Amino acid sequence: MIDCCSAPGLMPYAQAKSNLLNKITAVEKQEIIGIEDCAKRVNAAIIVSPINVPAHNNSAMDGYAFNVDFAETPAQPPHSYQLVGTAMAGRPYIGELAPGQCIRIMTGAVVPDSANSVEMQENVSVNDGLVTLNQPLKLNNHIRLAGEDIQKDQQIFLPGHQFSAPDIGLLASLGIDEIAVNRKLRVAVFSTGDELKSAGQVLQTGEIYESNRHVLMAMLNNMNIDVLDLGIIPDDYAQIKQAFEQADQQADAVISSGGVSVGDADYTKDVLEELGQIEFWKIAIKPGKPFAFGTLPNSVFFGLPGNPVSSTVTFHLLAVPALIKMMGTNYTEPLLLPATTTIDIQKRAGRMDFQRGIAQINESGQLVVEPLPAQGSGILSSMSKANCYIVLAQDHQGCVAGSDVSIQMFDHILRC
Ligand SMILES: Nc1nc2c(c(=O)[nH]1)N[C@H]1C(S)=C(S)[C@@H](COP(=O)(O)OP(=O)(O)OC[C@H]3O[C@@H](n4cnc5c(N)ncnc54)[C@H](O)[C@@H]3O)O[C@H]1N2
Ligand code: MOO
Repeated sequence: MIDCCSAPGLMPYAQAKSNLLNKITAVEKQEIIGIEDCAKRVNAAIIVSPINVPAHNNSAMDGYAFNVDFAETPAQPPHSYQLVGTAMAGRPYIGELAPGQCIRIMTGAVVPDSANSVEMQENVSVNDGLVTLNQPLKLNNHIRLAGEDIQKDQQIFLPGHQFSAPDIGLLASLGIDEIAVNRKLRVAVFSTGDELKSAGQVLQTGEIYESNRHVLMAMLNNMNIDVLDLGIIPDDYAQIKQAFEQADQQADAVISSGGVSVGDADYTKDVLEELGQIEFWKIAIKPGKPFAFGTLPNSVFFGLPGNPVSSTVTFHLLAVPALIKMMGTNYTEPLLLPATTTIDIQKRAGRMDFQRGIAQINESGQLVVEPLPAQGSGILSSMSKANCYIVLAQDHQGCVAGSDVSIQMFDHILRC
């Protein structure tokens, strides 16, 4: 009997990913954009802070700001201070506090240089223009010091940083409204297969509705990449070649699904070989074995297998790291989390397996994962129900319920 899952001839995943990343270079062009558009974009210049944050000493509480003479104030309270004014956020107190004086102050209001402690209003009593405390004041209590978060001229973001939503807030808080970023990636996507039809078309026997392209485009949109949708291409050498040529002229990367195996209508590799170069084909992963990677005159090419789960898995495992590097940001491995499987896991040695699972925290607070019962590479519903991969090493031979396994959350792979 032939062992269809044995590793010979298949490249280990780590080697495939490293070979692929070695062929990838970052886009070179840059553009200036408003910060409202910079989520997931990659920074192209060193950004330094034009100001201190906070800009002034300010109060962390609604209460009173005191000028305490710590050398003179008796050790034991009560202590009373003369109330001489008010500071509101955006409306500072103009004047100087003498020792023994205080002002009413609101959260965010400037603490005058002549005040050295703030107390919240719940801890004081106010009578006849006197503010009395029953506990000693501490130096700089409840005062947010100028520059304690960020100092003027401090480097905030380096080139290669990918902006998150809080980063946009940080830029706004520094008064920065435009930044230089790497230009967006453009990725062309097409699916191959005579059997593939679009929604709205009536299916004849043997035909199916095409789905891979939709999954891929959604994931690319999620990564803030511009997509060139080249649609469904029939299993016809000339038409596939034409799609390749158009994609290569217009995009940084080309992603196709289907036609990378050994069937009579699997033309993808042949076209890639004619127009460019196959860097490698076939990897020791399950699903996704027939993945092909190559280079075209102007772009790089990812040939994903047609099975819907294989197409998504190979996008996650091989296209995402490459696209992240092309954007000009550092690729870091998605976190591998330790979890306990709730049921037995079936696996044969030979390929690294990325089984679909549902991870959750159980009643005991433990991270557990349940592999979905249908692990076939055509079962797209398993991918839709799952929230993680159970990552099983090439030589893993299955394990029983209660065993420790490693998982990778989908959200973390796409970094969103
Ligand atoms: N003799 C062998 N046959 C196969 C092997 C092998 O090693 N030897 N490998 C198998 C594995 S593993 C995979 S994965 C598939 C991949 O084949 P292709 O990339 O050539 O994909 P297709 O044959 O075109 O399609 C496979 C399957 O997926 C459906 N499909 C294709 N495209 C789409 C799409 N865009 N949306 C939804 N579904 C799609 C297609 O109808 C087929 O059912 O090869 C095995 N065979
Ligand atoms: O490796 Mo294939 O991708 O089993 O379906």
